[in-house]
Amino acid sequence: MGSICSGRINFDPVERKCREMAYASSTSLGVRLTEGEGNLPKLVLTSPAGSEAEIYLFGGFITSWKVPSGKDLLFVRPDAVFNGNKPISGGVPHCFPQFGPGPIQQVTLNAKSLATELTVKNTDNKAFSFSTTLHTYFQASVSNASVKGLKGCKTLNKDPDPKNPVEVVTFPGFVDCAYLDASSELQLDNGLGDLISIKNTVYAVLWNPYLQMEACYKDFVCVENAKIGSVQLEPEQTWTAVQHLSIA
Ligand SMILES: O=P(O)(O)OC[C@H]1O[C@@H](O)[C@H](O)[C@@H](O)[C@@H]1O
Repeated sequence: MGSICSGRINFDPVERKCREMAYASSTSLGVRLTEGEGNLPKLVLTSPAGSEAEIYLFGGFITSWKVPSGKDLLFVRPDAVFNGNKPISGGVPHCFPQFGPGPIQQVTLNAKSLATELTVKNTDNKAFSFSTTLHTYFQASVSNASVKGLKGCKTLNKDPDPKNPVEVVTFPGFVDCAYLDASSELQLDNGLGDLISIKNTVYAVLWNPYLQMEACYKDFVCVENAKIGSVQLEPEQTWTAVQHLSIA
């Protein structure tokens, strides 16, 4: 379940199973179960190279990804609530709208990368469909941040609605825009000196709330990896989505 240079953990939404797997892996893989905000159980993955990731068992939220320099590339909003009921606003939440057939998420940490693999299996005896998003919040200096890889994409009618997205898309104010058929690799310049590659994008959503969140909008951008429109799964079929984040 891992190699010498990575920490990896699989978990499903059933917390008990996750705890068992975390304990089982703790000696060899740099996986530690600890108590996070709001006394919620949290896994800490570490790699020998010094990178670290924190994952709440509640919802599988990844709230921190520190690269070996110690810099955290993810952002958690100051108004995030850790009460085990409300989604945690920040990090890498995965939005999976329906209850029932549950997603399983696998997180793999290496020296300079963080990969998530979301698997959805239809365990029912009839077909069902869904949309899903990885709603990643990145630390950023919003006035200097930009995204490459969206040139020429069609956009959904959100805000702003560029008719023909340019090579380098910036965040000049309120931004909430979906880009269809984005290239499979986007490059985020977080404006803080880091170039982050986001691989396996299907559709991208860029979001910054600007003055709607005056206290924090300058410090993050969301670059989301989405499957908009439905995935149809027949009984027993599975669907897997992988997102690979890395720095040079
Ligand atoms: O649920 P959160 O983390 O507050 O994010 C909300 C935002 O999420 C974005 O994905 C949507 O495009 C926005 O329209 C929405 O406002």
